[in-house]
Amino acid sequence: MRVDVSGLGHRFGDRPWLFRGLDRTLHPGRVYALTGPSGSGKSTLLAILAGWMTAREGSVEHRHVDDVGWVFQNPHGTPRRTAIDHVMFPLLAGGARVREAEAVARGLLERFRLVDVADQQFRRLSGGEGQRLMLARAVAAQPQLLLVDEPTAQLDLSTAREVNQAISRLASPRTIIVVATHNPETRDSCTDHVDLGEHQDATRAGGR
Ligand SMILES: Nc1ncnc2c1ncn2[C@@H]1O[C@H](COP(=O)(O)OP(=O)(O)OP(=O)(O)O)[C@@H](O)[C@H]1O
Repeated sequence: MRVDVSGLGHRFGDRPWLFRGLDRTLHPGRVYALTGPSGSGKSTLLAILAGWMTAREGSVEHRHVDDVGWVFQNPHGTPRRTAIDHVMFPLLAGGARVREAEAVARGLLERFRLVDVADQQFRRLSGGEGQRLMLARAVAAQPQLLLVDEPTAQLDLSTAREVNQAISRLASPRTIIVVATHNPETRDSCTDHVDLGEHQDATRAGGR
């Protein structure tokens, strides 16, 4: 399983190229920080990796990657459901029995330091807890490709730090993970780095 990105470039209409010449193979077990200045095309690249958009040049080949999960900037949960319910749902949907799902969900809550709020309703969680819960739920769903868009954008410094610690525990052997971020600490919590800033320079050098 892998994603092969080759010669990838994108621009909207006849606006300047956002990035060009991006070559990379993405592997499971790794967490790729996707960085670059605001407007450099990080969210656009996530959409291209997901298959939602087609790049103007180059290719993205999904090799044995069929399902894609997302974690967005703002945590979205069911207000009156408990934290553990959120993590159990994808496991139950995948065919696990209740007891098994609960055991796996508790393990994930431990990994993301959420055991103390396992039985708390989603609406009572703090912003950082909610975001860590979204990461735990995404891991429970075991997508082959997991795309995380600016997970600390809405958070204050200390809450962002908690989420970054969760990012450093995100790697999963069966999932390729890409995290778009502005935050240098989030970048440092990942195992690998793709810098779109470098591919803007190539754009300027390469012209249109
Ligand atoms: N559908 C679209 N049509 C035209 N322009 C677009 C479209 N979507 C995004 N853009 C522009 O493309 C550029 C890159 O946007 P994108 O959201 O991918 O950047 P980003 O690196 O994720 O930015 P930020 O870090 O600020 O979130 C921006 O200038 C944006 O306005």
